[in-house]
Amino acid sequence: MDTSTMSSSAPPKSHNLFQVFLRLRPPQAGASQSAERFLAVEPPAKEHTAPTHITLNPPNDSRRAIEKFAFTQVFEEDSTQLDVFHCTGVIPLVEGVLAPHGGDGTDALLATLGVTGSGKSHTILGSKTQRGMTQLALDVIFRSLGHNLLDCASHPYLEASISGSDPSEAAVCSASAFLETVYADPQDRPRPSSRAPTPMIGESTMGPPQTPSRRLLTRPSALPHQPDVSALSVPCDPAAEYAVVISMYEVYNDRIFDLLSPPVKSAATKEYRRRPLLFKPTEASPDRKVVAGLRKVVCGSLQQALMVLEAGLHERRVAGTGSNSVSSRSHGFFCVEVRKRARSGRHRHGGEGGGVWGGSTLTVVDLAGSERARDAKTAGATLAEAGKINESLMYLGQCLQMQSDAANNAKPGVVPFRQCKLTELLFSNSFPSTSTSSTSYSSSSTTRANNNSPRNPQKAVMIVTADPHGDFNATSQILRYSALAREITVPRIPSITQTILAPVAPQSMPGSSPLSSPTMQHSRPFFSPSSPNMSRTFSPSSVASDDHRGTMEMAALEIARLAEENEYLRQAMGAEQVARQEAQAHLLSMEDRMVDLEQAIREDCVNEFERRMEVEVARWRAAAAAEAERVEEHVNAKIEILARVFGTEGEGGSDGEEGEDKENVLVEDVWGENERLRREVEVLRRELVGMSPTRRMPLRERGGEGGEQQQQQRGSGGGAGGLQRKMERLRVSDEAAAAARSSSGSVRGTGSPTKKVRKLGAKRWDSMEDEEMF
Ligand SMILES: Nc1ncnc2c1ncn2[C@@H]1O[C@H](COP(=O)(O)OP(=O)(O)OP(=O)(O)O)[C@@H](O)[C@H]1O
Repeated sequence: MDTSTMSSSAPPKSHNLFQVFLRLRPPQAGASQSAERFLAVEPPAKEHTAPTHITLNPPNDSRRAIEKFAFTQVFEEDSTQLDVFHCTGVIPLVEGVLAPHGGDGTDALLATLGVTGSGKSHTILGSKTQRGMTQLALDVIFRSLGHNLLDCASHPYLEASISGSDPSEAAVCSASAFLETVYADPQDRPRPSSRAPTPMIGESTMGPPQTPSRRLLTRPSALPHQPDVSALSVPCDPAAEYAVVISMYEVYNDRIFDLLSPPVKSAATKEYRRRPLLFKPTEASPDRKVVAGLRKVVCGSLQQALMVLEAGLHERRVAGTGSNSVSSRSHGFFCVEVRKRARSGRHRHGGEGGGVWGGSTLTVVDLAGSERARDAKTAGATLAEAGKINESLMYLGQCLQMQSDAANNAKPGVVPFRQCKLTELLFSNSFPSTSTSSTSYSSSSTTRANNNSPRNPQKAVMIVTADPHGDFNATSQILRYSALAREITVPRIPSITQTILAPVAPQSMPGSSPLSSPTMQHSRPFFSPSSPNMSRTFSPSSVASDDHRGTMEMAALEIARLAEENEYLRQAMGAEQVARQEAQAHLLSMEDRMVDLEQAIREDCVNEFERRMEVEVARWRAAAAAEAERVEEHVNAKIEILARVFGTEGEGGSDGEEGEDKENVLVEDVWGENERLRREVEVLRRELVGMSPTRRMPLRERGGEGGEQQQQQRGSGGGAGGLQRKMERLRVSDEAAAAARSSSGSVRGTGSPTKKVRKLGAKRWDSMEDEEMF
């Protein structure tokens, strides 16, 4: 590609929030290109200008629509890093950040978007031999600042001054202090790639790990110097002095992680993990969200900045997938804050001045690639990551579509950038703000400077990368939501109408070659063109013909186009209906399966419950039997004692009144004891039966209520029966004793103890015989 030509063509002015460029990836050196090329670059409309349109031809499917996309500029496979650097307008972005003409400047955003393996990281971060946009931009920034740049070595108060003015609760440190904690001395160990496979979180190279060999990175011995931009510099404000502050973070699974802070040991898991950070307004920045709590490094030279970048990239999550051996699994953010304040003589020699720090930020973003799980052959955590990546990119696509529509007033609306962290971070600075610049703070205190100038919306450049031989569907999807304009051409069978009207050519997008018959063009309302001369609608007035026949022909053409579109939509709808029916059938079968599963789980639960219930019932029965036995023994023992007492009295012929009272007391005791035991057994029986009210009947059926009652009667009732037998024996022995007493003539009047006992005993035991004891 001719660089001089490219660089001379400045990107066209647009109202879009992003300038969108497309870069095509060359085939890998030595790799056989088996896949068909599906992407063609349209020749530019004017001579000596860069191409802006591409056509996507679906491979092996003549029925699918041919799509055409418009971009700010298209870079073909032979474009170099320097071509891209010049033509994407990175220099104007840097100039906006340095603000050479006073003021705080304008924030800038440079991002890459594309399918995995399409060359995003190569473009933005470079490779082992080539520098990327980030390194080139840093080179230009440091070269341009020259002597106006302050560094911590010669200005000891600089770190504290910047820290005091930082709105994001950041931990600010000098580059030399940071690099000491990260890199080992340069030894003869080989240099690790900055895009190494994902380090285990617990094995981070930064922070306080256990062994130094794990902790420290090898200091890179050489960094790429190509392409060379030593001839390039942009002006800076001669009345100001600057400081460059670098921070890096990644958005992984919709959470923000600092790439420059060491992981902390979790108290629960004892693993080293990086804490997620919040994107929020802070006390010092109430009207603007910032990533709070980042580590920020003040860099005094390009070399220091590049080393910090390498260290941060080493912490970034990458993994090997079927599509790319070092695929980025997170969205990486590299922020270069260019702090600026009025030059003051007092702090020239290391003293602290009272100027107000302002400035702007250049944010470079390497987005993770969208991918299809089937092609990427991912599984487990990597597959889940891919889901999150695709979801965030889908939200980004919605925002890009909305911004495109809003810019063209086709469908003015709010860009829905708050749907995920990625879009919030990319878009929150995109809109004009009436609030004051959030980066203006007093260096001597943390109170906010009274700066009432509104903050400029950021300038943003998106470089979309694509592999013309890669995944057609994934590429088409990315292009659909990132392109500035889109046009669809539907293949069709030539009709009589078309044949008659063949001489009337349809209007097409500028820069496009005339589309050959039998095709018809129509546009879809996804995007609006970025410039008025890219109108895609067919308007009879655009024909500008007074001729009635001409008007009729245009009308017929429009009718034919609409009929064609109808046909296309009908087919698409048919396909959608089939897909919907399949999905419904699948849903129904899944519902059936769930019902079966639920039934099986319920049955398992019931079986398990019954099994446990049986164990419990057996346990309670055994306990009840043991208790009944114990009661019987106890009663037997009491009766034995009683019998012995009566026997002794009978033998000794004891005096009547006292003996009668004792007997009555003992009988009362036995009766009371019997009552108590009966109640106890009753309680036990209720507990046993009441263990599961819901299962009572089946248990009775299984275990047998009768069986249970029999058991209880054998236990408790048996005890009572035994008691009755003992009482009978007692009665007999009483009678014998009475007979003995009467025969010995010692009976006294009507108050005979034998009569009393018999009377009481007969009454109680008779009434008891009628009762069902248990
Ligand atoms: N323009 C290019 N010139 C030379 N090589 C390239 C170019 N673009 C990409 N490559 C090579 O293609 C491979 C994949 O590129 P890269 O890692 O940049 O893809 P990616 O889009 O960042 O992928 P992912 O999203 O998975 O991280 C790398 O080996 C890279 O060097």
